[in-house]
Amino acid sequence: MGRKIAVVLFNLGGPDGPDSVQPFLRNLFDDPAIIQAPLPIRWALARFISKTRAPSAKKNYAMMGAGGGSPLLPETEKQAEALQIELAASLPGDEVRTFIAMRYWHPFTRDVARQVKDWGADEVVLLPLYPQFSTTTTGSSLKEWKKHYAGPTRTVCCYPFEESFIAAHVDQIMAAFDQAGRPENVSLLLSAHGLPEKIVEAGDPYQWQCETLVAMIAARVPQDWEVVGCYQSRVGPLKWIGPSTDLEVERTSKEKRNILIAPIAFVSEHIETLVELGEEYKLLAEQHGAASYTRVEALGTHPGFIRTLAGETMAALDMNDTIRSCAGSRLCPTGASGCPHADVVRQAGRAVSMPAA
Ligand SMILES: C=CC1=C(C)c2cc3[nH]c(cc4nc(cc5[nH]c(cc1n2)c(C)c5CCC(=O)O)C(CCC(=O)O)=C4C)c(C)c3C=C
Ligand SMILES: [Fe+2]
Ligand SMILES: [Fe+2]
Repeated sequence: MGRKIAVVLFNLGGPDGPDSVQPFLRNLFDDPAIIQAPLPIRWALARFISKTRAPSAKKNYAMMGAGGGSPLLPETEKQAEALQIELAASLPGDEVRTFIAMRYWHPFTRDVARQVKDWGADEVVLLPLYPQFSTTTTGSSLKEWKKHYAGPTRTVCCYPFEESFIAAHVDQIMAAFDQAGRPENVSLLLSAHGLPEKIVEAGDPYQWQCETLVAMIAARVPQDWEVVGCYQSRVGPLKWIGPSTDLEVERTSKEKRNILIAPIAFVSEHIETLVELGEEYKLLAEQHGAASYTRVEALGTHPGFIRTLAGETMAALDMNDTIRSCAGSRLCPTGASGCPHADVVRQAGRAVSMPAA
């Protein structure tokens, strides 16, 4: 008899309407992975920040035509469905079901943990929809899962350098280049969500994984393009990693370049791609005289990306260990040494700096 395999997709979650914006933000800022303050202070900060941020956030959510909420869940549902079909074809003797576990809004991780248990899964694969590992995203979801699910699991840490993942990015970028009329003088801005510097200093592998991915993509696009990795969506008073996407948009616009801008840490469309990259930075580019500005779509259900997710799931099911590691980083949840991606990283092409493990 075949196995019952649950594949749990982790993502951040987004409000499902205007009334959920503030409580969603409160859940986010109440996470110790996001605000490292002791409980009564963090709780008070979360209440205060969510209240003050909600009005402007609501306006941004209203711009996406999703009833004042985020399209993140419906977009993630499409990915979950495509992955389930792909895995069912690869594992014909087994029963595979994908679940979506969001960190800060419905479907909450705790409720999904209960559903997986009630379904009676024989195997549980935890698969983050974050290609790079960060304590603020995958780390936080893993902690939350472990609070609510006691059984054995197999965990995918991250997949920032997988061949099919990189190829899918290059494919989306070249499609946007065609759409822009294949201009000269291209600046390709590869934009990831930023992080406070102190989180990286504490050992978070996110930044070097983003930067290595940038080098790997740069090696595969036309060599006369300028390719820049940059970070968006800064929140709060702390110093964040850079360069910041808005300053790079400004600089390349003043140089009258044709800008292609692609998200590399978000794998579906939501507020940070549709509003920030699609509207805010576009306006900035126009104001500063860019020759053109073209947004590259997030990977969504790109067949190459779904193959990446299926490949990670299959590899996790095949391994003897319980965690499929990116390793090579102090904060890898495995604590394992030796990065299975090391060779790929070395072959990346353009200059790549590897951090000390
Ligand atoms: C305050 C600090 C934040 C850190 C650090 C952070 C890291 C981080 N986030 C994503 C992916 C997503 N973030 C989303 C929304 C979102 N994130 C923050 C704050 C931090 N994120 C806020 C305040 C919000 C809410 C939107 C806003 O008010 O600006 C989302 C969901 C988007 C949606 O449509 O709802 C995603 C996805 C990554 C990958 C990351 C670090 C690696
Ligand atoms: Fe975020
Ligand atoms: Fe890892």
